[in-house]
Amino acid sequence: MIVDTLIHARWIIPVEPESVTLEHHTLVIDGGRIVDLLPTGLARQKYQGLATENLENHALLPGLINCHTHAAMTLMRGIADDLHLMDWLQNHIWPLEQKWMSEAFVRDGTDLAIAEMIRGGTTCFNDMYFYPEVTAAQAIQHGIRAIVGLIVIDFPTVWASNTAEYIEKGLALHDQLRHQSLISAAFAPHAPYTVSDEALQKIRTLADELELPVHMHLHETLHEVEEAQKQNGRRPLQRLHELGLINPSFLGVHMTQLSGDEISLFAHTGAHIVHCPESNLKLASGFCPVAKCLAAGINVALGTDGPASNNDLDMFGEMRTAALLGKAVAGDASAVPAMTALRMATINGARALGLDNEIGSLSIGKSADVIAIDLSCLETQPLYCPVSQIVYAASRQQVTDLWVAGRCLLKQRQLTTINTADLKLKVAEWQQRLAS
Ligand SMILES: CSC[C@H]1O[C@@H](n2cnc3c(O)ncnc32)[C@H](O)[C@@H]1O
Ligand SMILES: [Zn+2]
Repeated sequence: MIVDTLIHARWIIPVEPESVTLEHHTLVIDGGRIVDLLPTGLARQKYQGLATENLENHALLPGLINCHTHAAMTLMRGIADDLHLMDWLQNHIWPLEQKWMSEAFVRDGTDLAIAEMIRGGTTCFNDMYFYPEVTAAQAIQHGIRAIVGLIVIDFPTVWASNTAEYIEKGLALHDQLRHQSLISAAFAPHAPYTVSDEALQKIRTLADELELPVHMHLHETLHEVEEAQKQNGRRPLQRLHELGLINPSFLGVHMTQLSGDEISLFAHTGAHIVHCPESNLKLASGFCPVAKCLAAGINVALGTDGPASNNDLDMFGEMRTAALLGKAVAGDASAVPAMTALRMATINGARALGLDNEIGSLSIGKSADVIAIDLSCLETQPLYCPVSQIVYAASRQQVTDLWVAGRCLLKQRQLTTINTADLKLKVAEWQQRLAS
């Protein structure tokens, strides 16, 4: 039988079923989907690929899913380091955004982010930033999967001047994206301290009607929770729950402050947590009690946050940090094992975004969002367990090839849809402007 692509691989880690590592197997792709997964000997008898890859030193995995980004903030990477969240945001990042935000900023910053993400094994990102229509256009142009945030924030910006305009523009974008197979939208109210009850009520109604996820920073720091308690006598999570937002469509980003009751609330409502360990460490925001959340049955996904608070979009780094920090916070070396960290970066992300029928594992019928990692280099030898090497020892530079819906976006470490020389020139121009 003739199919689009055959990938013969030394190892295949499908993620579902959990803890399975297949050796000398072949992934069969046709029409952008995984149509078979079988021993290589059989695959050679049964299929002929229009394209064939022989990856003798590689592990194939589902593409990584970054569940919280501000992609275009790549252009501010390293511009304001070593600060606490509110100082960083109010005295550095927001003034820079006020001065420089434009469609061109988001276009070039997002291109840089997409190039970095593809080279690092990310096939899908869930974004929250200005000009989401530009983020969507760049993702479409470069072939990566994205969920763009229909942002709402209670102050005027160059993108919209009031809540009604944010929502109106967001709905228009959602409508425009209806026929896109790789791009969809989520509501993205910024945070409890920047969005009013009225706006959140409206968002909840629309999200229910349109069946869209709601993606929001929540309980990022102790300061956020204490200020809310002083101002309205409730913790932000309680306020959002009373507004009806905490449900299976809700992604709470950060969640470093969680009482036992709040963990139970998340577990019972089916809301998801997006853990961003490196941003939390760098901004000294606090620690999400990941092991307790997982034990309670909460779906915990992973995100990098923006590249101005991390300072990269490296999901390999994020998996490793999540595993290490999870153990330290739990005081238990068996907490957040390697396979759990890998699931957080794949199937848990897909579940949080409501896309687990489509992506998150190498399962027959799902979209062919796939990455290949070369495990033959010295740094990942000897190799007792591929999952251990991938989470604890490998780096993103070992990602050699990447496909989204069967389309190859990275071939032997070369981007197939982005001109890196042009991109570097544009980024250098932004550096000069922002530094001036
Ligand atoms: C409304 S667009 C998104 C908005 O969020 C800002 N931002 C980036 N990182 C964080 C963070 O960790 N917590 C809160 N807000 C953040 C970004 O600069 C944009 O203004
Ligand atoms: Zn963020």
